[in-house]
Amino acid sequence: VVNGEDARPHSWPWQISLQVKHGSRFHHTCGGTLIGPRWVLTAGHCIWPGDVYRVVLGEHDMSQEEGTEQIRDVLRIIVHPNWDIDFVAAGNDLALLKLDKSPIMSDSVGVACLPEAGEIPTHGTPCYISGWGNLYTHGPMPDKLQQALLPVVEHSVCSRSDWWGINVKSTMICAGGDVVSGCNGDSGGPLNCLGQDGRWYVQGVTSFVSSRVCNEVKKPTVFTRISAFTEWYYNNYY
Ligand SMILES: CC(C)C[C@H](NC(=O)C(F)(F)F)C(=O)N[C@@H](C)C(=O)Nc1ccc(C(F)(F)F)cc1
Repeated sequence: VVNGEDARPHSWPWQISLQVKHGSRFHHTCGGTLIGPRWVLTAGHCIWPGDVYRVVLGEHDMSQEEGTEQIRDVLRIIVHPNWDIDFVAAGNDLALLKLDKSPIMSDSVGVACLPEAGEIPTHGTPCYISGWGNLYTHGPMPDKLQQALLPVVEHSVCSRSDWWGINVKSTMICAGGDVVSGCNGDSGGPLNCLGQDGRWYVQGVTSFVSSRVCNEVKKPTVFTRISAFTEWYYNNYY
């Protein structure tokens, strides 16, 4: 997250760290959202065939053992059938991970609220991105979970030719801009938006930023719009 701040610990209790095994060690590769006791939603581009993953829940500071962390193995991975790394602009950048067993729910670990099918966050809805992604392009990863208030950019603006043009689809949400943005390593994490009922809903899954600079002018962070995929994840999660 570029130009964000340390999140208050565990204020986004559905935020997980997806970690990939390299040699004998695991390291953070993507964010994700706990959407059910044994199910995590992340980005399709986070998954590489043959890699071994684990999920860390209740994490805040990656450099400390805080006693709230819970580690789970990934039993099954379901990447959206229409996700294709060679056609990022087509969208469908989602994957479902089934955990070996449910984490213990607590103040630090909880299931996210998801939007109704088809719900579009209105312009001006406060939405926070959260993640352990780079603090700036080619910059370091933070130890503590970061967050930033990203203004939602409506599709009519985001799809202008000098913005994302035809690369942004109606199954995506644009948010942020040239000051605050997501950055590499935030992939798969949540876009947390305030609902009318005063609860926070996860409306997006962090998908892409400019390949030149994370917080590029007229290239807001692009999220997969979860409300466009309710059918898919309900059919797959059982
Ligand atoms: C691996 C990528 C598919 C996703 C990767 N995502 C991220 O770094 C994050 F954290 F913002 F989600 C990214 O944006 N990486 C940059 C370096 C990139 O490739 N961006 C990018 C790729 C394709 C397009 C498109 F859709 F226009 F083709 C736009 C941006």
